[in-house]
Order: sequence, then structure tokens, then C-alpha cells
Amino acid sequence: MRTPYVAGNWKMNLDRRAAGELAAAIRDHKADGVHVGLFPAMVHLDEVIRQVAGSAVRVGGQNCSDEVSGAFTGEVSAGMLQDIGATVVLLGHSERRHVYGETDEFISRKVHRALDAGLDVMLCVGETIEERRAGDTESVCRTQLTAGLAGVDRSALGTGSDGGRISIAYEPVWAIGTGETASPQQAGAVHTYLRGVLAGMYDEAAADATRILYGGSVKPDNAKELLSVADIDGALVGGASLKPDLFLPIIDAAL
Ligand SMILES: O=C[C@H](O)COP(=O)(O)O
Repeated sequence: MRTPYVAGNWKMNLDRRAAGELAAAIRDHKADGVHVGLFPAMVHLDEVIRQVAGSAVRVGGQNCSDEVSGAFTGEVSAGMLQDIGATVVLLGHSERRHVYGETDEFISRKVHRALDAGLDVMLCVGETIEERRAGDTESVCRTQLTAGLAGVDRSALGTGSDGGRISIAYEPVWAIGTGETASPQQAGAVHTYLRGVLAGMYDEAAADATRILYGGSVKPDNAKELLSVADIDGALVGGASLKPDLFLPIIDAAL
């Protein structure tokens, strides 16, 4: 039985004060039986980490460098994230892939940097609407998953209900920020497919233990139906994670 995982990706939103207040509201919400994660903007990480200290809320970066250190202006390393108390990093988000041109190989380098620095990884995969219409959803997601985890040792994956250090977020690009959600059947089919890919890459126990979250216009009114699908283990929430009255019911829907 996988522990549900609900995470908020705040993207480039909020100011420091609003980020701290939102983090405090989430910290104070009873969420027994659900893992909750927050991905604030880099400059708000320390404030969010301070607000949730002593709670079970996980805090992570929305990105990290593919390098360890050095002359890389504007970059933040996985080690720096770990040093300030982040425990996880979001990698391969579609906005990184499609707005900033990140390739599978580049993302894979980041995955290794993150794991080497002691961070958990939430790896995002998902197809564009053109790829879905062309019938390429499975091949696109398989390529992104296998390339993103290339060379990642079995020990980073979980066993039993522990979840391991890797989680996957399936986010169809056409559903992100559009209000158009994948149906539970559409999302569930891809999640089941991805779990099969993980079983082929590693083994059945690793596939069974790995949380696969759905992301793309998750809201309080569709969360329960999505999260009740057997292979959907949680949600990666964008817009609706910015307000407690929207995000907290999504956490509750995972119980
Ligand atoms: O990382 C989160 C996703 O991009 C989903 O964003 P959204 O909930 O605003 O569609």
C-alpha cells in the first residue's frame, strides 16, 4: 500500500510573506496518512523550511543545476538545496522541458546530482496534445521516464510502502494550467503503463513502491475521483496549491 503524496508546485508565484503564511496554513492542517510536499520559488525556500520545521511537510526546489559547483551564473546546485534543508527536488517539469528546452539527457544529469546530494527526486513526464493525438503518449512518457532514470540504481527505488527516493509525476502538458483535466481513465491508463515500465527497468517491488502522482488542473472538485484510481498515488498541484481553501481539500481527498 503506497502512502499518498500530495505536492504543491508554487512555480514563480507569491512573495516571501505570502509563501510563509501559506506554508504555515499547510503545516497546521492535519494530514495523517498523506505525505505533503511544497515546491516554493528558490528565494522563498528558507522561509518555507522555517515555517514547516518540526512537521512532516517536505520542502523542495523546483529545479537544480546539472553541475556540482563552479562558474555557472544563476544556477543553484542540489547540494545548496540540501544544505538549506530541502529534502526533494522537482525535475523535468514540462515548463522546464518546453519553455527552457531541457532535454532528457540534461534532466538525467540533474537526477544524478540530486541523488548524489542526498535529495529525493520527483521526476515529471508527460505528452503534448500533438503527441497524444498522434497516439504517442506511451512512447513519449516511456522515453522521458527511462531516460530520466538512466543509470539510477535500484537502491534509490523503494520496497514495500516506503516510497523510496524517486517519485514520478505524470503531467499531460495539455492539462497544465488549462482547466482541462485528464479523465481518471486517461490518467489511470498512463499511470498503469508507467508502473509497468518501472517494473521492466527494475522489478515488480520497485514498481509497486514508487508513487506516481497526477498533475494537470487538479482542483478540489476533481481530486477525489482522480485519487481514487488504483495507480494514481497523489497529485502535483499548480494553481490550486496557492490557496489553502483549494489545496487543503485536495490533501483531504487523498486520505
Ligand atoms: O506542477 C504542477 C502542474 O504544472 C500542474 O499545474 P496546474 O495544477 O496549475 O494545472
